[in-house]
Amino acid sequence: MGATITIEHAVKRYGKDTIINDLSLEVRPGEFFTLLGPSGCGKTTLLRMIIGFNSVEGGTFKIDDQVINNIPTNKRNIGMVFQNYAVFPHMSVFDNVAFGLKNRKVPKEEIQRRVDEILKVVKIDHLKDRMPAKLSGGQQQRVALARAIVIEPAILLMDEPLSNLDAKLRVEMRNAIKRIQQQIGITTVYVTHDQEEALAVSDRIAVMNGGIIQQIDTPARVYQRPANQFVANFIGLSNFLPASVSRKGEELSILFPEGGYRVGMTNLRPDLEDGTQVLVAVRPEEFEMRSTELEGIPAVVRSSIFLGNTTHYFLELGDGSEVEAIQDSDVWEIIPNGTAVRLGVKEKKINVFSRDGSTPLVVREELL
Ligand SMILES: Nc1ncnc2c1ncn2[C@@H]1O[C@H](COP(=O)(O)OP(=O)(O)OP(=O)(O)O)[C@@H](O)[C@H]1O
Repeated sequence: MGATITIEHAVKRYGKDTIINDLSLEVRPGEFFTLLGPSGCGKTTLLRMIIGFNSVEGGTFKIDDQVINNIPTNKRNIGMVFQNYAVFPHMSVFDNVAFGLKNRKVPKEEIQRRVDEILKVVKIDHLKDRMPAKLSGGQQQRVALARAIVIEPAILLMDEPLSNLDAKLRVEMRNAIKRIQQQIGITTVYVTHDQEEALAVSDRIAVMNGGIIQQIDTPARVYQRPANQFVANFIGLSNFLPASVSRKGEELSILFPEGGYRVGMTNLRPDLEDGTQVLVAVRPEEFEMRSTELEGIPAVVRSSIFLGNTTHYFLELGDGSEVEAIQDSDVWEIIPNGTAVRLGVKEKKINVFSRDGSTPLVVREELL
């Protein structure tokens, strides 16, 4: 089982610029924990603070119970895989992977055994005598991964390890990384700006923006119950519609101004007052396109894309704004451009925020 990483009140400054201010999180033993956020939000900076490549201007970094702020990188027992592989071009696959063990003066027979074993785990044992120039990108990344984990670190850090690979190989390698991580049970912190990759591999995801953690949660919760408008829009796609809360006694509903469409809600915060202005986040698959006799937000189909199983519709609302709806293709014939429809919403799935998008107003049920 891997180690626990605890970060308390971390601060990072480059000169006068504060990149991270008061960031705290805990990564559990054996967990696959992903830092996800747009370019420049501070993911790499935080990872480099964990390993000791960056100075720390405030706060405490701990591995299990040990404060590591002042422990040199090579004494932190952390393995790292970088975006650009960083394999040694003049060494064979075997020698690349054996490098860290030789440095640690591990006996020769043990090096042989451990390298052979790890090459089998990452499925490149048949390539052990090859030089890196004769390997594909995915194979080189496997060498980098094997080299990081062969020293049996307590923690594995990965910074965008798949970003140099083509789309198909990325999917193949992310599955391989997930499998290997589970097999060896090492606590892993993974940096990516690719939300699909984060959803696919992580036990938990920390969504970051501007050096601030927006939400730490399982992939399902981050997708289904985003903590604010930023997360709702960064993970997957959401349409945002202004609306208001309508209260009759204990019963709460959401009232969309257009078409007077009212949706009864059973999971809104019970203290909400009648007339509270809100922002409703509706994912494209959470719309139901209906005929105009039925209840819903009035909309007109402007264009559509048939994708086999589903059809994507782009619709214009009364105020001129555009929304996207995804429908199962077998429910409807493709609806022609110009058709007037009503948009219903799936009330259990949609999210409701304060009008400024900062505060969730849906009570988060246990999803799993
Ligand atoms: N050595 C440095 N000196 C000054 N500013 C830096 C330095 N390294 C990073 N920064 C700044 O810190 C901020 C965070 O950078 P960081 O590399 O951590 O972002 P990131 O989220 O990893 O982005 P990306 O996905 O593009 O790698 C950026 O605004 C960047 O310009």
